[in-house]
Amino acid sequence: MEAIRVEKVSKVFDGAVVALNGLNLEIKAGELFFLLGASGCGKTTLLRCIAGLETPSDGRIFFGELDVTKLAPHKREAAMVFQSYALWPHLSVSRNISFGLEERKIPKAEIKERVAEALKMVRLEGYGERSIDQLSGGQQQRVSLARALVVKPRCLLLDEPLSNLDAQLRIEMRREIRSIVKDNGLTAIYVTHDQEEALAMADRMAVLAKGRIAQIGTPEEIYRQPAYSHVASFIGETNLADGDVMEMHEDFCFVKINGTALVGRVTDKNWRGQPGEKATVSIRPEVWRLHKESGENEIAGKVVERSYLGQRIEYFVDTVIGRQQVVEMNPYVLHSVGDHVTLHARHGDIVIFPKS
Ligand SMILES: Nc1ncnc2c1ncn2[C@@H]1O[C@H](COP(=O)(O)OP(=O)(O)OP(=O)(O)O)[C@@H](O)[C@H]1O
Repeated sequence: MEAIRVEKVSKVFDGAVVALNGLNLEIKAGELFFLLGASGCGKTTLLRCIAGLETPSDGRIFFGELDVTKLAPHKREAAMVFQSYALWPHLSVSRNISFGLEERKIPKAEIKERVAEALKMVRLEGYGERSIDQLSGGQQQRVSLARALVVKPRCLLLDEPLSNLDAQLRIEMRREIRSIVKDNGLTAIYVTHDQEEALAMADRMAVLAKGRIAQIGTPEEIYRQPAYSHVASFIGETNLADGDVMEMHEDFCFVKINGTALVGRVTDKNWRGQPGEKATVSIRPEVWRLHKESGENEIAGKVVERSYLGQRIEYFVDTVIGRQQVVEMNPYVLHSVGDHVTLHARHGDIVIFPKS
């Protein structure tokens, strides 16, 4: 178990494409850490720099106190698990797992012991002699995890490991991978496009933008206290609207949008918005209520679309601040298209940022 520290790492491809731009990051020992962000923001490049498959153009990477920036990949003892399992279909499960150890000239008896241990870790005891093509997709992904774990890595790097699996299996494997990482005290970095996967599994996560960290925090912090509008809209769904600052208080603020005043929390502690300054308001669909609760943030609207989704109902409501997506769980009253409604939201649930 090792902490990982990335210090001012940049990576420029072909002298022109800036994939990483002076990025700093500290991952704690034993943490399951997620990297998220729009396509091209640098997630895979960062993971590959940590693995040693790319060399940073600038900056340093540490595993614990060891500077690994110039260390060859196999000397870093970082194991990587890919989206494509990269298994040999004609070889047995055991051979697939033991291959890396055979290459390292580990004695046969020890290999046998370590393969058995790795199979146990991924709950595939008794599958050693099967060939890969006799396994399900989820079992194959567990073999690729076992192959990574058998070398006793200092850290585990996962690049979209579940994206080839069907939806149900993906959800089951989330728990499996998390418990494998936690039970074995591994430090793991996980890249995904699936924000729900990240919210469900991560100890902490970072949202990257343009080769830097935009925000870092626990899933709850990132979802409930996004510091920028692009983080709010990237993780989960949200209604964004632009307006002008009316009044700024210690950690909340009033904003006027098309003549309507809204009050919400300010998550960027460094922002002291001046009256008249442009601001963006973010309201999650589940934050809007269709019944009166606190009297704060009331807006009249008209239902223009409704989808009944079993456990929840989703509306689109036209209001003076724009079309709002509204989600209600277990609704008390069902509204129809054309109904006039009033939306309500508590000020603690609305987030306000400086307009970017
Ligand atoms: N080998 C390479 N040569 C040139 N440019 C590259 C190379 N690898 C990545 N890039 C560029 O670097 C930037 C970051 O790419 P990277 O693959 O790290 O992004 P990503 O966040 O993982 O994207 P995705 O979510 O689409 O996988 C992109 O602009 C990409 O085109």
